[in-house]
Amino acid sequence: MAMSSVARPRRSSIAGKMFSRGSNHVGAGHRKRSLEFYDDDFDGCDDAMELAQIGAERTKNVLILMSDTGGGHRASAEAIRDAFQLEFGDQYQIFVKDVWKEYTGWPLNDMEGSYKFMVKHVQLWNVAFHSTSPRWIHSLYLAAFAAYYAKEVEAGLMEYKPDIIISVHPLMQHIPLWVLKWQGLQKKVIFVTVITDLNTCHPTWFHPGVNRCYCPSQEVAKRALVDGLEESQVRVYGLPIRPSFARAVLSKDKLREELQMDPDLPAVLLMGGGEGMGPVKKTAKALGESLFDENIRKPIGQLIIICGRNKKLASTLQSAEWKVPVKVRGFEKQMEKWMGACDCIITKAGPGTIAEALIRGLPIILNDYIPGQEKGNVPYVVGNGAGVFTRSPKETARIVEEWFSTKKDELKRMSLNALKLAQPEAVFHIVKDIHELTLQRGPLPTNIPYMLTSSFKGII
Ligand SMILES: CCCCCCCC/C=C\CCCCCCCC(=O)OC[C@H](CO)OC(=O)CCCCCCCCCCCCCCC
Ligand SMILES: O=c1ccn([C@@H]2O[C@H](COP(=O)(O)OP(=O)(O)O[C@H]3O[C@H](CO)[C@H](O)[C@H](O)[C@H]3O)[C@@H](O)[C@H]2O)c(=O)[nH]1
Repeated sequence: MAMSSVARPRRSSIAGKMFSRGSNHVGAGHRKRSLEFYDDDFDGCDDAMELAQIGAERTKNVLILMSDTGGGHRASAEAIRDAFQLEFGDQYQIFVKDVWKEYTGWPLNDMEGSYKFMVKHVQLWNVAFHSTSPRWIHSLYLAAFAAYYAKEVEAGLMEYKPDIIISVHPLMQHIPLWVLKWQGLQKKVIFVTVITDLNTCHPTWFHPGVNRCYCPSQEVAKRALVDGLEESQVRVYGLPIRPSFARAVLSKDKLREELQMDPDLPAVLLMGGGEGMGPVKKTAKALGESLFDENIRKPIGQLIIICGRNKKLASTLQSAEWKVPVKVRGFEKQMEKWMGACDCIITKAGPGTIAEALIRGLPIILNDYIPGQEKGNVPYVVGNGAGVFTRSPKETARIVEEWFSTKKDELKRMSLNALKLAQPEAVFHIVKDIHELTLQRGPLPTNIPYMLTSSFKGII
Protein backbone atom coordinates (compact mmCIF):
# COMPACT_ATOMS: atom_id res chain seq x y z
CA MET A 1 0.00 0.00 0.00
CA ALA A 2 2.14 2.83 1.27
CA MET A 3 4.92 3.40 -1.21
CA SER A 4 8.50 3.79 -0.11
CA SER A 5 9.60 7.23 0.88
CA VAL A 6 12.62 9.02 2.23
CA ALA A 7 12.29 10.76 5.56
CA ARG A 8 13.26 14.37 5.19
CA PRO A 9 12.81 17.64 6.98
CA ARG A 10 9.31 19.03 6.80
CA ARG A 11 8.82 22.54 5.61
CA SER A 12 6.16 23.43 8.07
CA SER A 13 8.42 22.75 11.02
CA ILE A 14 11.20 24.85 9.54
CA ALA A 15 8.78 27.64 8.78
CA GLY A 16 7.34 27.27 12.26
CA LYS A 17 10.72 27.94 13.80
CA MET A 18 11.35 30.93 11.63
CA PHE A 19 8.23 32.83 12.52
CA SER A 20 5.35 31.89 14.70
CA ARG A 21 1.96 32.47 13.15
CA GLY A 22 -0.55 29.71 13.86
CA SER A 23 -3.13 32.10 15.22
CA ASN A 24 -5.75 33.67 12.97
CA HIS A 25 -5.50 36.87 14.88
CA VAL A 26 -2.14 38.01 13.59
CA GLY A 27 -2.63 41.18 11.53
CA ALA A 28 -2.24 40.86 7.79
CA GLY A 29 0.49 43.50 7.70
CA HIS A 30 2.55 41.61 10.23
CA ARG A 31 2.10 38.43 8.26
CA LYS A 32 3.23 40.05 5.05
CA ARG A 33 6.42 41.29 6.67
CA SER A 34 7.01 37.86 8.16
CA LEU A 35 6.57 36.28 4.78
CA GLU A 36 9.10 38.50 3.11
CA PHE A 37 11.54 37.50 5.82
CA TYR A 38 10.49 33.90 5.37
CA ASP A 39 10.97 34.07 1.64
CA ASP A 40 14.51 35.48 1.82
CA ASP A 41 15.58 33.23 4.60
CA PHE A 42 13.90 30.15 3.28
CA ASP A 43 16.25 29.90 0.30
CA GLY A 44 18.99 28.78 2.66
CA CYS A 45 16.79 26.05 4.03
CA ASP A 46 15.83 25.04 0.51
CA ASP A 47 19.47 24.58 -0.40
CA ALA A 48 19.85 22.26 2.56
CA MET A 49 16.74 20.40 1.62
CA GLU A 50 17.80 20.10 -2.00
CA LEU A 51 21.07 18.50 -0.85
CA ALA A 52 19.11 16.06 1.27
CA GLN A 53 16.92 15.25 -1.67
CA ILE A 54 19.54 14.47 -4.28
CA GLY A 55 18.64 11.17 -5.88
CA ALA A 56 15.12 11.17 -4.51
CA GLU A 57 11.85 12.75 -5.57
CA ARG A 58 11.17 15.53 -3.11
CA THR A 59 8.12 15.53 -0.91
CA LYS A 60 5.28 17.28 -2.70
CA ASN A 61 3.23 19.86 -0.88
CA VAL A 62 -0.53 19.52 -1.17
CA LEU A 63 -2.72 22.39 -0.02
CA ILE A 64 -6.37 21.49 0.56
CA LEU A 65 -8.57 24.59 0.56
CA MET A 66 -11.71 24.36 2.65
CA SER A 67 -13.95 26.33 4.99
CA ASP A 68 -16.03 25.24 7.98
CA THR A 69 -19.30 26.27 6.35
CA GLY A 70 -21.06 23.25 7.84
CA GLY A 71 -18.99 20.15 8.55
CA GLY A 72 -18.93 18.58 5.12
CA HIS A 73 -15.96 20.36 3.56
CA ARG A 74 -13.61 19.69 6.47
CA ALA A 75 -14.72 16.04 6.62
CA SER A 76 -13.90 15.58 2.92
CA ALA A 77 -10.60 17.48 3.23
CA GLU A 78 -9.52 15.27 6.12
CA ALA A 79 -10.60 12.19 4.22
CA ILE A 80 -8.34 13.17 1.30
CA ARG A 81 -5.45 13.95 3.67
CA ASP A 82 -5.80 10.57 5.42
CA ALA A 83 -6.05 8.68 2.14
CA PHE A 84 -2.89 10.39 0.81
CA GLN A 85 -1.06 9.36 3.97
CA LEU A 86 -2.32 5.76 3.79
CA GLU A 87 -1.52 5.36 0.10
CA PHE A 88 1.66 7.37 -0.33
CA GLY A 89 3.15 7.96 3.12
CA ASP A 90 5.72 10.78 3.16
CA GLN A 91 5.64 11.35 -0.58
CA TYR A 92 3.09 14.08 0.04
CA GLN A 93 2.87 16.62 2.80
CA ILE A 94 -0.70 17.75 3.27
CA PHE A 95 -2.01 21.05 4.64
CA VAL A 96 -5.75 21.44 5.26
CA LYS A 97 -6.40 25.19 5.43
CA ASP A 98 -8.93 27.94 5.27
CA VAL A 99 -6.52 30.39 3.64
CA TRP A 100 -9.28 33.00 3.35
CA LYS A 101 -9.82 32.97 7.10
CA GLU A 102 -6.13 33.17 7.91
CA TYR A 103 -5.10 35.79 5.39
CA THR A 104 -7.91 37.86 3.93
CA GLY A 105 -10.47 40.26 5.34
CA TRP A 106 -14.24 40.61 5.29
CA PRO A 107 -16.30 38.93 3.92
CA LEU A 108 -13.96 36.12 2.87
CA ASN A 109 -12.49 35.68 6.35
CA ASP A 110 -15.83 34.84 7.93
CA MET A 111 -17.63 32.59 5.49
CA GLU A 112 -18.53 30.30 8.40
CA GLY A 113 -20.40 33.11 10.15
CA SER A 114 -22.10 34.31 6.95
CA TYR A 115 -23.14 30.78 6.01
CA LYS A 116 -24.47 30.06 9.50
CA PHE A 117 -26.47 33.28 9.45
CA MET A 118 -27.88 32.68 5.98
CA VAL A 119 -28.94 29.06 6.54
CA LYS A 120 -30.64 30.11 9.78
CA HIS A 121 -32.69 32.56 7.72
CA VAL A 122 -33.25 29.97 5.11
CA GLN A 123 -35.04 32.17 2.55
CA LEU A 124 -32.01 34.44 2.57
CA TRP A 125 -29.84 31.46 1.65
CA ASN A 126 -32.33 30.46 -1.02
CA VAL A 127 -32.07 33.92 -2.61
CA ALA A 128 -28.27 34.08 -2.19
CA PHE A 129 -27.78 30.61 -3.71
CA HIS A 130 -30.00 31.15 -6.75
CA SER A 131 -29.19 34.82 -7.40
CA THR A 132 -25.46 34.03 -7.53
CA SER A 133 -25.87 31.01 -9.82
CA PRO A 134 -25.44 32.82 -13.18
CA ARG A 135 -21.79 32.69 -14.11
CA TRP A 136 -21.46 36.39 -14.94
CA ILE A 137 -22.72 37.34 -11.47
CA HIS A 138 -20.47 35.16 -9.33
CA SER A 139 -17.47 35.59 -11.64
CA LEU A 140 -17.77 39.36 -11.42
CA TYR A 141 -17.86 39.43 -7.63
CA LEU A 142 -15.21 36.78 -7.19
CA ALA A 143 -12.93 38.65 -9.64
CA ALA A 144 -13.36 41.78 -7.53
CA PHE A 145 -12.50 39.86 -4.35
CA ALA A 146 -9.54 38.23 -6.10
CA ALA A 147 -8.13 41.58 -7.14
CA TYR A 148 -8.74 43.19 -3.78
CA TYR A 149 -7.24 40.33 -1.75
CA ALA A 150 -4.71 39.10 -4.30
CA LYS A 151 -1.68 39.89 -2.18
CA GLU A 152 -3.15 38.24 0.89
CA VAL A 153 -4.19 35.10 -0.99
CA GLU A 154 -0.80 35.03 -2.67
CA ALA A 155 0.88 35.18 0.75
CA GLY A 156 -1.40 32.40 2.00
CA LEU A 157 -0.52 30.17 -0.93
CA MET A 158 3.15 31.05 -0.71
CA GLU A 159 3.42 29.91 2.87
CA TYR A 160 2.61 26.33 1.88
CA LYS A 161 4.38 26.42 -1.53
CA PRO A 162 1.89 23.93 -2.93
CA ASP A 163 2.73 21.67 -5.84
CA ILE A 164 -0.89 20.59 -5.82
CA ILE A 165 -3.94 22.59 -4.72
CA ILE A 166 -7.16 20.72 -3.98
CA SER A 167 -10.30 22.78 -3.48
CA VAL A 168 -13.17 21.12 -1.62
CA HIS A 169 -15.23 24.32 -1.43
CA PRO A 170 -17.49 26.01 -4.01
CA LEU A 171 -15.94 29.45 -3.43
CA MET A 172 -12.30 28.36 -3.69
CA GLN A 173 -11.73 27.87 -7.42
CA HIS A 174 -11.79 31.33 -8.97
CA ILE A 175 -9.61 33.34 -6.61
CA PRO A 176 -6.63 30.94 -6.29
CA LEU A 177 -6.73 30.15 -10.02
CA TRP A 178 -6.54 33.86 -10.84
CA VAL A 179 -3.70 34.33 -8.38
CA LEU A 180 -1.82 31.38 -9.92
CA LYS A 181 -2.39 32.87 -13.36
CA TRP A 182 -1.09 36.26 -12.29
CA GLN A 183 1.95 34.54 -10.81
CA GLY A 184 2.53 32.60 -14.03
CA LEU A 185 2.19 29.37 -12.06
CA GLN A 186 -0.91 27.91 -13.73
CA LYS A 187 1.11 25.33 -15.65
CA LYS A 188 3.38 24.45 -12.72
CA VAL A 189 0.84 23.90 -9.96
CA ILE A 190 -1.77 21.17 -10.31
CA PHE A 191 -5.22 22.45 -9.33
CA VAL A 192 -8.14 20.09 -8.81
CA THR A 193 -11.66 20.49 -7.45
CA VAL A 194 -13.35 17.80 -5.37
CA ILE A 195 -17.08 18.51 -5.31
CA THR A 196 -18.78 17.65 -2.04
CA ASP A 197 -22.43 18.04 -3.07
CA LEU A 198 -24.27 15.03 -4.49
CA ASN A 199 -26.65 16.57 -6.98
CA THR A 200 -27.89 20.18 -7.14
CA CYS A 201 -24.54 21.85 -6.52
CA HIS A 202 -23.79 25.55 -7.05
CA PRO A 203 -22.17 26.45 -10.43
CA THR A 204 -19.17 28.08 -8.65
CA TRP A 205 -17.88 24.51 -8.27
CA PHE A 206 -17.25 24.33 -12.02
CA HIS A 207 -14.19 26.22 -13.24
CA PRO A 208 -12.82 25.41 -16.69
CA GLY A 209 -9.26 26.19 -15.56
CA VAL A 210 -8.90 23.12 -13.32
CA ASN A 211 -6.82 20.05 -14.15
CA ARG A 212 -9.51 17.76 -12.75
CA CYS A 213 -13.02 18.11 -11.39
CA TYR A 214 -13.98 15.11 -9.25
CA CYS A 215 -17.77 14.72 -9.25
CA PRO A 216 -19.48 12.53 -6.64
CA SER A 217 -22.29 11.41 -8.96
CA GLN A 218 -23.26 11.19 -12.63
CA GLU A 219 -25.82 13.95 -12.00
CA VAL A 220 -23.06 16.37 -10.95
CA ALA A 221 -20.82 15.25 -13.84
CA LYS A 222 -23.61 16.11 -16.31
CA ARG A 223 -23.89 19.58 -14.78
CA ALA A 224 -20.11 20.01 -15.08
CA LEU A 225 -20.19 19.19 -18.80
CA VAL A 226 -23.14 21.53 -19.37
CA ASP A 227 -21.19 24.27 -17.56
CA GLY A 228 -18.30 24.01 -19.98
CA LEU A 229 -15.86 21.49 -18.52
CA GLU A 230 -14.30 18.99 -20.93
CA GLU A 231 -14.85 15.24 -20.44
CA SER A 232 -11.11 14.85 -19.94
CA GLN A 233 -11.32 17.08 -16.85
CA VAL A 234 -14.19 15.20 -15.21
CA ARG A 235 -13.95 12.03 -13.10
CA VAL A 236 -16.76 10.34 -11.15
CA TYR A 237 -15.64 8.23 -8.18
CA GLY A 238 -18.08 9.23 -5.41
CA LEU A 239 -17.93 11.55 -2.42
CA PRO A 240 -14.67 11.33 -0.43
CA ILE A 241 -15.39 9.84 2.97
CA ARG A 242 -12.87 9.39 5.78
CA PRO A 243 -10.94 6.12 5.36
CA SER A 244 -11.97 5.14 8.88
CA PHE A 245 -15.43 4.52 7.40
CA ALA A 246 -14.14 2.46 4.51
CA ARG A 247 -11.34 0.51 6.09
CA ALA A 248 -12.34 -0.17 9.71
CA VAL A 249 -13.88 -3.52 10.59
CA LEU A 250 -16.37 -2.73 13.30
CA SER A 251 -18.51 -5.09 15.32
CA LYS A 252 -21.74 -3.52 16.50
CA ASP A 253 -21.60 -5.34 19.86
CA LYS A 254 -18.09 -4.13 20.63
CA LEU A 255 -18.93 -0.58 19.60
CA ARG A 256 -21.99 -0.52 21.84
CA GLU A 257 -19.90 -1.68 24.74
CA GLU A 258 -17.24 0.96 24.03
CA LEU A 259 -19.84 3.71 23.66
CA GLN A 260 -21.73 2.54 26.75
CA MET A 261 -24.95 1.93 24.87
CA ASP A 262 -27.65 -0.60 25.64
CA PRO A 263 -26.39 -3.87 24.08
CA ASP A 264 -29.78 -5.15 22.89
CA LEU A 265 -32.18 -2.33 22.08
CA PRO A 266 -32.25 -1.16 18.44
CA ALA A 267 -30.73 2.30 18.14
CA VAL A 268 -31.61 5.37 16.10
CA LEU A 269 -29.04 8.12 15.47
CA LEU A 270 -30.44 11.66 15.25
CA MET A 271 -28.29 14.51 13.89
CA GLY A 272 -28.28 17.69 11.80
CA GLY A 273 -24.90 18.08 10.05
CA GLY A 274 -21.85 19.74 11.55
CA GLU A 275 -23.95 22.62 12.92
CA GLY A 276 -26.77 20.53 14.45
CA MET A 277 -29.39 22.06 12.13
CA GLY A 278 -32.98 21.04 11.36
CA PRO A 279 -35.81 19.89 13.66
CA VAL A 280 -33.56 17.91 16.03
CA LYS A 281 -35.20 18.99 19.30
CA LYS A 282 -38.80 18.29 18.30
CA THR A 283 -37.84 14.98 16.72
CA ALA A 284 -35.95 13.90 19.85
CA LYS A 285 -38.98 14.64 22.02
CA ALA A 286 -41.32 12.72 19.67
CA LEU A 287 -38.95 9.72 19.63
CA GLY A 288 -38.72 9.83 23.42
CA GLU A 289 -42.44 9.06 23.42
CA SER A 290 -42.79 6.70 20.44
CA LEU A 291 -39.92 4.41 21.50
CA PHE A 292 -41.55 3.76 24.87
CA ASP A 293 -44.16 0.99 24.78
CA GLU A 294 -46.87 2.05 27.25
CA ASN A 295 -48.39 -1.46 27.30
CA ILE A 296 -45.30 -3.23 28.59
CA ARG A 297 -43.89 -0.07 30.26
CA LYS A 298 -40.53 -0.65 28.54
CA PRO A 299 -38.50 1.05 25.82
CA ILE A 300 -38.40 -0.62 22.38
CA GLY A 301 -35.40 1.38 21.22
CA GLN A 302 -32.63 3.77 22.24
CA LEU A 303 -31.72 7.21 20.92
CA ILE A 304 -28.35 8.79 20.16
CA ILE A 305 -28.42 12.54 19.46
CA ILE A 306 -25.34 14.19 17.96
CA CYS A 307 -25.68 17.97 18.09
CA GLY A 308 -22.43 18.88 16.28
CA ARG A 309 -21.29 22.43 17.10
CA ASN A 310 -24.79 23.43 18.29
CA LYS A 311 -23.95 23.79 22.00
CA LYS A 312 -27.31 25.31 22.92
CA LEU A 313 -29.14 22.31 21.46
CA ALA A 314 -26.84 19.91 23.31
CA SER A 315 -27.34 21.57 26.68
CA THR A 316 -31.16 21.77 26.25
CA LEU A 317 -31.39 18.09 25.38
CA GLN A 318 -28.94 17.05 28.11
CA SER A 319 -31.13 18.61 30.76
CA ALA A 320 -34.36 16.96 29.48
CA GLU A 321 -35.92 13.86 31.09
CA TRP A 322 -36.32 10.73 28.98
CA LYS A 323 -38.32 7.50 29.26
CA VAL A 324 -35.95 5.65 26.90
CA PRO A 325 -32.13 5.36 26.95
CA VAL A 326 -30.75 8.56 25.36
CA LYS A 327 -27.22 9.81 24.78
CA VAL A 328 -26.71 13.47 23.87
CA ARG A 329 -23.34 14.37 22.37
CA GLY A 330 -21.71 17.51 20.98
CA PHE A 331 -19.29 17.51 18.04
CA GLU A 332 -18.08 13.92 17.67
CA LYS A 333 -14.78 13.03 16.03
CA GLN A 334 -15.55 9.35 15.56
CA MET A 335 -18.75 9.38 13.59
CA GLU A 336 -17.97 5.96 12.12
CA LYS A 337 -18.31 4.44 15.59
CA TRP A 338 -21.67 6.02 16.37
CA MET A 339 -23.01 5.11 12.94
CA GLY A 340 -21.62 1.58 13.29
CA ALA A 341 -23.43 1.15 16.61
CA CYS A 342 -26.86 2.28 15.32
CA ASP A 343 -29.56 0.73 13.11
CA CYS A 344 -30.92 3.77 11.29
CA ILE A 345 -30.33 7.53 11.06
CA ILE A 346 -32.42 10.71 11.01
CA THR A 347 -30.68 13.73 9.49
CA LYS A 348 -31.06 16.77 7.30
CA ALA A 349 -29.95 16.03 3.74
CA GLY A 350 -26.22 16.77 4.22
CA PRO A 351 -24.17 14.95 1.57
CA GLY A 352 -21.38 13.87 3.94
CA THR A 353 -23.75 12.37 6.48
CA ILE A 354 -25.73 10.64 3.73
CA ALA A 355 -22.63 9.11 2.11
CA GLU A 356 -21.32 7.93 5.49
CA ALA A 357 -24.68 6.41 6.47
CA LEU A 358 -24.83 4.55 3.14
CA ILE A 359 -21.43 3.00 3.83
CA ARG A 360 -22.66 1.79 7.23
CA GLY A 361 -25.89 0.48 5.62
CA LEU A 362 -28.12 2.76 7.70
CA PRO A 363 -31.62 3.45 6.36
CA ILE A 364 -32.06 7.22 6.35
CA ILE A 365 -34.98 9.43 7.36
CA LEU A 366 -34.32 12.84 5.83
CA ASN A 367 -36.16 15.44 7.88
CA ASP A 368 -34.98 18.65 6.24
CA TYR A 369 -32.79 20.04 3.48
CA ILE A 370 -31.03 23.33 2.87
CA PRO A 371 -32.45 24.92 -0.31
CA GLY A 372 -30.10 24.81 -3.27
CA GLN A 373 -27.25 22.38 -2.74
CA GLU A 374 -29.14 19.85 -0.58
CA LYS A 375 -32.44 19.78 -2.44
CA GLY A 376 -31.29 17.14 -4.92
CA ASN A 377 -30.09 14.82 -2.16
CA VAL A 378 -33.67 13.92 -1.27
CA PRO A 379 -34.54 12.18 -4.58
CA TYR A 380 -31.04 10.62 -4.53
CA VAL A 381 -31.81 8.79 -1.26
CA VAL A 382 -35.56 8.19 -1.61
CA GLY A 383 -35.45 7.29 -5.32
CA ASN A 384 -32.83 4.64 -4.62
CA GLY A 385 -34.88 3.05 -1.83
CA ALA A 386 -32.36 3.87 0.90
CA GLY A 387 -34.67 6.04 2.96
CA VAL A 388 -37.70 8.29 3.26
CA PHE A 389 -38.36 12.02 3.52
CA THR A 390 -40.66 13.68 6.00
CA ARG A 391 -40.47 17.05 7.74
CA SER A 392 -42.88 16.00 10.49
CA PRO A 393 -41.21 14.98 13.79
CA LYS A 394 -44.28 12.89 14.71
CA GLU A 395 -44.22 11.04 11.40
CA THR A 396 -40.48 10.46 11.82
CA ALA A 397 -41.03 9.02 15.30
CA ARG A 398 -43.80 6.75 13.99
CA ILE A 399 -41.62 5.41 11.16
CA VAL A 400 -38.78 4.56 13.56
CA GLU A 401 -41.21 2.88 15.95
CA GLU A 402 -42.49 0.71 13.08
CA TRP A 403 -38.98 -0.10 11.85
CA PHE A 404 -38.12 -1.32 15.36
CA SER A 405 -41.32 -3.37 15.79
CA THR A 406 -43.69 -4.37 12.97
CA LYS A 407 -41.66 -3.34 9.90
CA LYS A 408 -38.23 -4.85 10.56
CA ASP A 409 -38.21 -6.30 7.02
CA GLU A 410 -38.54 -2.79 5.55
CA LEU A 411 -35.58 -1.65 7.65
CA LYS A 412 -33.53 -4.58 6.37
CA ARG A 413 -34.47 -3.94 2.73
CA MET A 414 -33.53 -0.27 2.95
CA SER A 415 -30.26 -1.18 4.64
CA LEU A 416 -29.33 -3.41 1.69
CA ASN A 417 -30.27 -0.63 -0.78
CA ALA A 418 -28.08 1.78 1.18
CA LEU A 419 -25.10 -0.57 0.94
CA LYS A 420 -25.62 -0.85 -2.83
CA LEU A 421 -25.32 2.95 -3.20
CA ALA A 422 -22.25 3.24 -0.97
CA GLN A 423 -18.88 4.19 -2.49
CA PRO A 424 -16.37 3.67 0.32
CA GLU A 425 -13.36 3.57 -2.01
CA ALA A 426 -14.04 6.95 -3.67
CA VAL A 427 -11.40 8.82 -1.70
CA PHE A 428 -8.69 6.30 -2.63
CA HIS A 429 -9.58 6.54 -6.33
CA ILE A 430 -9.35 10.33 -6.08
CA VAL A 431 -5.89 10.44 -4.46
CA LYS A 432 -4.56 7.80 -6.86
CA ASP A 433 -5.81 9.83 -9.81
CA ILE A 434 -4.14 12.97 -8.43
CA HIS A 435 -0.93 10.96 -8.02
CA GLU A 436 -1.25 9.86 -11.66
CA LEU A 437 -1.62 13.51 -12.68
CA THR A 438 1.63 14.40 -10.92
CA LEU A 439 3.39 11.48 -12.61
CA GLN A 440 2.12 12.65 -16.00
CA ARG A 441 3.55 16.09 -15.28
CA GLY A 442 6.97 14.50 -14.94
CA PRO A 443 9.50 15.55 -12.29
CA LEU A 444 8.34 18.64 -10.49
CA PRO A 445 10.66 21.61 -10.28
CA THR A 446 12.82 21.47 -7.14
CA ASN A 447 10.97 24.44 -5.90
CA ILE A 448 7.86 26.10 -7.33
CA PRO A 449 8.92 29.73 -7.78
CA TYR A 450 6.35 31.39 -5.56
CA MET A 451 7.16 35.01 -5.02
CA LEU A 452 5.56 38.01 -3.48
CA THR A 453 4.84 40.15 -6.52
CA SER A 454 3.95 43.78 -6.68
CA SER A 455 0.52 44.67 -5.40
CA PHE A 456 -2.33 43.46 -7.58
CA LYS A 457 -4.39 46.32 -6.39
CA GLY A 458 -3.12 48.11 -9.47
CA ILE A 459 -5.24 45.76 -11.53
CA ILE A 460 -8.54 47.15 -10.25
C1 LIG B 1 -24.77 40.17 -4.55
C2 LIG B 1 -24.16 38.99 -5.21
C3 LIG B 1 -22.91 38.56 -4.53
C4 LIG B 1 -22.27 37.41 -5.27
C5 LIG B 1 -21.05 36.95 -4.59
C6 LIG B 1 -20.61 35.63 -5.08
C7 LIG B 1 -19.38 35.25 -4.42
C8 LIG B 1 -19.41 35.57 -2.97
C9 LIG B 1 -18.09 35.44 -2.38
C10 LIG B 1 -17.89 35.76 -1.14
C11 LIG B 1 -18.94 36.23 -0.28
C12 LIG B 1 -18.78 35.65 1.04
C13 LIG B 1 -20.11 35.30 1.58
C14 LIG B 1 -19.98 34.07 2.35
C15 LIG B 1 -21.04 33.09 2.01
C16 LIG B 1 -20.59 31.75 2.40
C17 LIG B 1 -21.34 30.76 1.65
C18 LIG B 1 -20.63 29.46 1.67
O1 LIG B 1 -19.49 29.31 1.84
O2 LIG B 1 -21.42 28.42 1.47
C19 LIG B 1 -20.92 27.14 1.44
C20 LIG B 1 -22.01 26.33 0.85
C21 LIG B 1 -21.93 24.94 1.28
O3 LIG B 1 -21.19 24.70 2.39
O4 LIG B 1 -21.91 26.66 -0.48
C22 LIG B 1 -22.61 26.26 -1.50
O5 LIG B 1 -23.01 25.14 -1.58
C23 LIG B 1 -22.84 27.21 -2.60
C24 LIG B 1 -22.09 28.49 -2.52
C25 LIG B 1 -22.95 29.55 -3.02
C26 LIG B 1 -22.34 30.87 -2.94
C27 LIG B 1 -23.31 31.84 -2.42
C28 LIG B 1 -22.68 33.16 -2.21
C29 LIG B 1 -23.50 33.98 -1.29
C30 LIG B 1 -23.14 35.40 -1.35
C31 LIG B 1 -23.99 36.14 -0.43
C32 LIG B 1 -24.23 37.49 -0.88
C33 LIG B 1 -25.65 37.89 -0.65
C34 LIG B 1 -26.43 37.77 -1.89
C35 LIG B 1 -27.77 38.42 -1.78
C36 LIG B 1 -28.41 38.46 -3.15
C37 LIG B 1 -29.53 39.39 -3.24
O1 LIG C 1 -20.51 15.88 15.55
C1 LIG C 1 -20.34 15.78 14.35
C2 LIG C 1 -21.32 16.16 13.41
C3 LIG C 1 -21.04 16.00 12.08
N1 LIG C 1 -19.84 15.51 11.70
C4 LIG C 1 -19.52 15.32 10.30
O2 LIG C 1 -19.78 16.53 9.61
C5 LIG C 1 -20.13 16.21 8.30
C6 LIG C 1 -21.42 16.94 7.99
O3 LIG C 1 -21.48 17.13 6.64
P1 LIG C 1 -22.79 17.22 5.79
O4 LIG C 1 -22.38 17.25 4.38
O5 LIG C 1 -23.70 16.14 6.18
O6 LIG C 1 -23.54 18.56 6.21
P2 LIG C 1 -23.10 20.04 6.62
O7 LIG C 1 -24.33 20.85 6.70
O8 LIG C 1 -22.32 20.03 7.84
O9 LIG C 1 -22.22 20.49 5.39
C7 LIG C 1 -22.12 21.63 4.57
O10 LIG C 1 -21.21 21.24 3.55
C8 LIG C 1 -21.70 20.26 2.68
C9 LIG C 1 -20.62 20.00 1.65
O11 LIG C 1 -20.01 18.82 1.86
C10 LIG C 1 -22.98 20.67 2.00
O12 LIG C 1 -22.77 21.69 1.06
C11 LIG C 1 -23.96 21.08 3.04
O13 LIG C 1 -25.13 21.52 2.44
C12 LIG C 1 -23.39 22.15 3.90
O14 LIG C 1 -24.30 22.59 4.87
C13 LIG C 1 -20.27 14.71 8.19
O15 LIG C 1 -19.11 14.18 7.61
C14 LIG C 1 -20.39 14.28 9.63
O16 LIG C 1 -19.94 13.00 9.92
C15 LIG C 1 -18.88 15.15 12.61
O17 LIG C 1 -17.79 14.70 12.25
N2 LIG C 1 -19.16 15.30 13.91
